[in-house]
Amino acid sequence: MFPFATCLAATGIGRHPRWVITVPAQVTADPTNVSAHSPDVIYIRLRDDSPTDDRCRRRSRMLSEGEVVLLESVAHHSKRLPNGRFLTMHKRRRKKLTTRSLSNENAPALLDDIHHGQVQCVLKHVWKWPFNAFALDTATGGRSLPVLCVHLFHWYGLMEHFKLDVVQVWKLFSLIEEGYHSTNPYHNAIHATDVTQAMHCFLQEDKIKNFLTPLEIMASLIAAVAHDLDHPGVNQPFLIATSNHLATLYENTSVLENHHWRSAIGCLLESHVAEKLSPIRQDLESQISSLILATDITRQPEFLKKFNNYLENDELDMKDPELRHFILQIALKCADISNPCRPWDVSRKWSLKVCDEFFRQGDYERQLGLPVTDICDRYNNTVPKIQTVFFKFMVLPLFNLWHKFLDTKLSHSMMENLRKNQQQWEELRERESSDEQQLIADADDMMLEQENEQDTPQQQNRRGSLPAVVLETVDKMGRRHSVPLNLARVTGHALPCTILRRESLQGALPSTLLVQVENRRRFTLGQIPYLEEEEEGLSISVGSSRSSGLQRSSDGCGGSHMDDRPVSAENLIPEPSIATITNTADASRLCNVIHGVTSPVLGHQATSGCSRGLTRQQTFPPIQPYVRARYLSTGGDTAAPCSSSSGGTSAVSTASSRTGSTSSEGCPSAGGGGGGGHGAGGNGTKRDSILDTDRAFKLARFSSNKEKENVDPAARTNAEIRRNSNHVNQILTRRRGSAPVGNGNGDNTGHPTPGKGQEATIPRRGSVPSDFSKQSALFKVVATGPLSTNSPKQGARRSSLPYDSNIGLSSSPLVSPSRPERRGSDGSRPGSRRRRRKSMKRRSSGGPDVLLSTGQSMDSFLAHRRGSLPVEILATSFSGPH
Ligand SMILES: Nc1ncnc2c1ncn2[C@@H]1O[C@@H]2COP(=O)(O)O[C@H]2[C@H]1O
Ligand SMILES: [Zn+2]
Repeated sequence: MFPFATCLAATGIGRHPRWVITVPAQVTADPTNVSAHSPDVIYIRLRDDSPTDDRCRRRSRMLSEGEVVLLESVAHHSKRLPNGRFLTMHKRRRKKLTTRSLSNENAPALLDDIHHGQVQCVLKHVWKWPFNAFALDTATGGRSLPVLCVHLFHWYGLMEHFKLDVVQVWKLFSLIEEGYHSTNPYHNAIHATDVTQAMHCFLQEDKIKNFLTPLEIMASLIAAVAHDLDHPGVNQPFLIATSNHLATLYENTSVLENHHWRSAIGCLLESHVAEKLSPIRQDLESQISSLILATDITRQPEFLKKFNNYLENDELDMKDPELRHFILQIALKCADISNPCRPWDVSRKWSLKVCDEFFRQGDYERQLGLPVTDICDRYNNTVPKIQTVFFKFMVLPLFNLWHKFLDTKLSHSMMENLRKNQQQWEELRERESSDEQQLIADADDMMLEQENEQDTPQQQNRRGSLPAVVLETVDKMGRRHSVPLNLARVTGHALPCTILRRESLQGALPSTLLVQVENRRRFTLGQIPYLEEEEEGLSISVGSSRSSGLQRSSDGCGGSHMDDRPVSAENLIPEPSIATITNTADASRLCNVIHGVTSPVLGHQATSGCSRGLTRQQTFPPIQPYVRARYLSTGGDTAAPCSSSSGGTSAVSTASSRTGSTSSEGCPSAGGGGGGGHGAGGNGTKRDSILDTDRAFKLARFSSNKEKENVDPAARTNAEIRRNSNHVNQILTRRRGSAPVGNGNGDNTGHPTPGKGQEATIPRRGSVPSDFSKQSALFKVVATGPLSTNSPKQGARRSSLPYDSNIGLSSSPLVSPSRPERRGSDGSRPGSRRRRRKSMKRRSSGGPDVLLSTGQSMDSFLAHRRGSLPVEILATSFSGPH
C-alpha cells in the first residue's frame, strides 16, 4: 500500500525517469508503511539520470507493483509537478492537478501530492481562530480546499466511521475545489476553505461538539466547503435582472444557494462517495441542502428572530436533533460572514476581495446598461463605507447572538476582532471623507478663482452655447458630483461630467485642476494603509485609479468603446459560468426535469436513479468554449438527465456541440445566450475577436431587449435618437431606468406589495423583470423607500437621482455640514453663489454613507434609501438591529 503521507516532489522528469525514494536518515521503519500522521515524511523524488546512492537504489526495489503503476502514471501525465516553488493561485489552478490527471483506474490515486512541511505546519494550527486561509493556500500550491477537508475528515474519524475510500474523498474535494471559480476575487475556493475552517472551530465548541453525530459533522463540513460552489461572482438580483435561467429554475428564490447545494450533491455522486453512504445518504443530502440554503443572506432576519427567541426562552436543547440542526445552520451562517472577525490583516484582505467582486459586478451592470447596484458602484462607494455598513448591520447582529450562545474564549476573541476591525474601517472612512471634502473644497476654490478671473461675457456665452445633448446628459446623470474626482482618468464613464466642467471653464483650467486634484488625492490615498499593500491584481480603492480587468480592456470613453465589445452578459463575465446562461428555452426544459423529480423547496429529491442526472442539470454547458472542462462535462446531461456522463474529452466535445446549439438557439427570441463558438480562450482579448456579424447581431438583440425592458418608456424616443450617435448618452439613458419595479406606484406607505393585478399598472422601469419585485418583499420595501418622502415625480425618477434634487439641500439632515466655512482666496466670506455650488457638488451618493453619516434611525434610513443596494444588505438594514 502506498503510504498516504507520501510526498511526491518531482524535480524534473528526464527522458529516462527513475524512481528514487529518499528517506530521512533517522527513519528506520519500513518506508512503504508510514502512518499518515507520522512526523517522518518520506519524499519520493522523480529524477532524471542524476546519480543516486546505493541506499536509494535499494529502497527503490521495495516498491510494489501498484506503487510503480502510480508513479508511472504520474510521470506519464505530469510534465512538471509542484516542486516547492509556490505559484500564484491563478497560475497554480490552471495547472493540471496531479490527482485529476491520473486516468489509470488501476493506479492508486495520489492522495497527498502536497505534503510539505509548511502544509503540516498550517494544518497543525487549523483549529485556531487566527487562521489564514491564504497562507494555507500558498503552502498547498493553491489546493487548500482538498488538503484541509481531507485532513478534517481524517481528524474527525469520518473516514473510519463511514468506511470511506480516501481516494474517493480526495476526489470529492477536488471536484468541489474545481467547481469554484478561481477568477472570482472572493467567491473562490479559498473562501470555501476559510468558511470550512471557521465551521471546524465552531464544531469544536463544547456546547456543540458534545452533541454532534458523525453524520452531522460530515454534513456540516461538506455544506461549509460547498456552500458557494459554482458561484458566478454576481448576486441573485443580477441573475434575475439578466433573466438567467437559474433564476427561472428556482423561481427567483435562493437561486444561488439552490444551485450550490445541488452542485454539492453532484460532486458526492461523481466522486462515488455517495455510494459508500447509501444508508444515510438521504439524511445527509437533506442536511447539506438545508444548511446551504440557510446561508442565503436575505434570510438573515428570519434566522436572527428565531435565534433570539430560542436564546431568550432558553430553549436551545442540543439533545434535540432539530435544534441542533438549527444551531448548525447558524454556525454556518456565522462562518460564512466570519471574515470581519478574523485578525485585521486577514480580515482586511477579505474585505478588499469581496468589494472587488462587488465592483466588478457593478462594472458588468454598467456595461449592460443595468441599474448599477449601489454597493457595487465603484464610483459611488468605497471599501470603508461598505465595510462599516456590513459590519454594523450584518455581522454584529448575528455575532452578538452567537456570542451570547457560545460565550467562550473563541466567541470573545471573535467579538474583540470584530470591534477592532470595525474601528479600523470607521477611521479609514472618516479619513477618507475628510480628505475628500478637503479636496472638493480646494477644487472649488481653484475653480472659482479661475472663474472669477475669467468670467467674461464671452465665457457666459460659451457656456450657454453648450450642445444641448451634453447638458441633457449631465442632467440625466444627476450624480456627477459624487463621482470621485480622479474618475476622469479611470474610464470614460464620467467624461460627460468632466466635459461639462471643461466646457464651462476656460480650456487650460480643467486639466490643471484635475492634475492638481489627482496628485493631491493620490498622495492622500497613499496614506491609507489598505491601499498601500500590493494586492494581487486588486483594483479596488476609494476612487481607485485602477479598474477591473473589464475596464482595463475598455479604456477610454466607456460609451464609445461599447462599439468594440459585444454587449451581452455572457461577454462581460470573465469566466463562463452559470451567470452567463440566459437561454430560456434550455431553462424551461431544465425546469421540467428538475421539478419532475424533486420537491421545489428543499429539493429533498429521491436520491436514487435520476438524482445523478438531476444534479448534473445544475452545471450547464457553457456558452463559450473556454469554460473549464470539468463543467463542460455536465452539459451533455441536460438532454439526458438520467444518464451518467463521463468527464474528460468526450464530455468536452459533447458540451462543445451543445454550445454551438445553444448559440443557435439563442436567437432573438431566446433573449440572450449566444456567444458560443468564438474561438478558444478565456479573456477579454479572445472575446474581442468575436465576429463582427455576431457582434452586430448581439448588439441588435441587446438593443431590442433594452427597448422592451430597460428604458424608461418616457425616454425611449430620445434614447433611440441618441443610440446611434452617442453611446455615452445611450448608457446614461439606460441608467435612468435603474428604479426597482414598482417604484412609481405611488404607494407612500413604504411597504408596497403590488398584487398581481396591480403589476400591470406599475410603470416598468429598469431591466428588472417583473417577478423581481415579487420574490423579495424586503427588496421592495427598501427600494421604494424614497417614495415615502418624495413627490410622485421623484418617485418616477428612482433613487439614483441625486439626493439634493429630491429634497432641499439646506434642510437635508444627510448632507454633512462638517466642513468648516471656508474663505475665498481673497479672504472674503464665500458668497451665496459659491455656497450653492459647493452644496450641489457634494451630493450624497445615496449609498451607505447616507446611513452612516447621521446616526439616523432605521426608519429614516429606509425612507431616504435608494433602492439599488443588493438585497442582502438591505434585508438586514431593514431588519434593523436585533
Ligand atoms: N467583508 C464583507 N463585506 C461586505 N460583504 C461581505 C463581506 N463578507 C461577506 N460579505 C457578503 O455576505 C455574503 C454572505 O454570503 P456569500 O458568501 O454568498 O456572499 C457574501 C458577501 O456578499
Ligand atoms: Zn460564502
